[in-house]
Amino acid sequence: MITFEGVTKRYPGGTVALDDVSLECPTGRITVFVGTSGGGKTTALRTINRMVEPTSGRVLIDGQDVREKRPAELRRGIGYVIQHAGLFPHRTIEDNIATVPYLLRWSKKKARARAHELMERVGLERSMARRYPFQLSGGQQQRVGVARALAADPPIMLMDEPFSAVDPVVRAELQDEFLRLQDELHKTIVFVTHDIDEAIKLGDRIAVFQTGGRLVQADTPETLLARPANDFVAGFIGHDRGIRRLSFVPASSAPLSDRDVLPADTPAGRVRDGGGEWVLAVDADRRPLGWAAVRDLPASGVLGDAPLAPIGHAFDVEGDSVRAALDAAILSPSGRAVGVDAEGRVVGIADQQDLSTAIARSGAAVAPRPAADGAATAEGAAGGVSGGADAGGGA
Ligand SMILES: Nc1ncnc2c1ncn2[C@@H]1O[C@H](COP(=O)(O)OP(=O)(O)OP(=O)(O)O)[C@@H](O)[C@H]1O
Repeated sequence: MITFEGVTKRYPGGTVALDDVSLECPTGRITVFVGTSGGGKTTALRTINRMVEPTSGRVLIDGQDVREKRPAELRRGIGYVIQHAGLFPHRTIEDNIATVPYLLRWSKKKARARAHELMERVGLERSMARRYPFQLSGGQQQRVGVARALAADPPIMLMDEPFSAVDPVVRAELQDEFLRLQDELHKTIVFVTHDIDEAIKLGDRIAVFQTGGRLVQADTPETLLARPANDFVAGFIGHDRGIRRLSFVPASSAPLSDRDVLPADTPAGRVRDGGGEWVLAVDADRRPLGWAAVRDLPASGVLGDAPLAPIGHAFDVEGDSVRAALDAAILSPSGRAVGVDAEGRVVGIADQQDLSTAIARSGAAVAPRPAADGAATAEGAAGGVSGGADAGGGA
């Protein structure tokens, strides 16, 4: 656990980069610092490895003040990744990754073996080991940066906008792989970004900094979206926070119906007599074949003979969120989403009303704002910063 206790950083000239910040970053979890430019995120991150010394207050790692260790010793247990990777241009990829093992006086053979193992871990081909940084793409360089930070297997990783310098597609890939890696490694990670989507995707907890180095809220993504502590946080999350919150409501909570799910060999006449606007034709294994408009059905023959409209995306009843199901319903010709199991067999279908029911049940449709008076807002913010009921929780 990394603990900030009343940390203030005031620079000569009077700039307050951090203003009495108290915060906990749980062990084995990802804590993301977000907020306005100049809000103190990088400064806060750097107080952890003593690149910045606070004017007052303390930073503790597992209860020990970071000032009790010499910076070099402290940093051996803390990986550090920055934007643009910050690689040594004149060193090969393998030697960049092996930087810390060399400092720790590992043999060249052992250090390089570790570098090669890490290259594989972060998705880099071994053939790149002897290249130089300029011979790699921006995304590949960031992977090298992550591998280098992991080289001595530090329990803590500090990451300062590590994925900001690459295009959105590569960035999403890097984020996904980073989450996969964290699933295996369980590092204590502090991650700075100014992108709220990245924060929600990666963070077990999110700390929001406002201009003047003030921490205004620290909570799980769900709580942050549900109960922003003040108008600044609400504005920072954006007007579509209601939609974002649906990502945390499981699709399994939506009521599903199979009344209009029919085998393709059902006589068309019988379907027509049954009324309704659309039916979903399925094969003998209940895999979806497509939507049939009931009014277009022939009087004779079977359902499968009718023109079938593609279902587009089905949602996974067990693994997807209501947001994915709603998206599927909106894009479906019938206005209904098809829910499937892990094998792709139809479990049932949900219309937008069914999904609204699930949303209402989850409480996600109700976003209580703090009371209008200032005292209540400040109380909400303080509750969030001190950890609140769900400290250490997360998706
Ligand atoms: N060495 C320094 N000397 C003086 N002021 C500094 C120094 N480093 C940072 N600051 C100031 O402290 C404040 C916080 O800076 P910091 O880099 O921590 O913000 P940030 O939230 O990380 O911003 P960004 O998102 O733009 O990177 C800013 O006003 C910055 O100008």
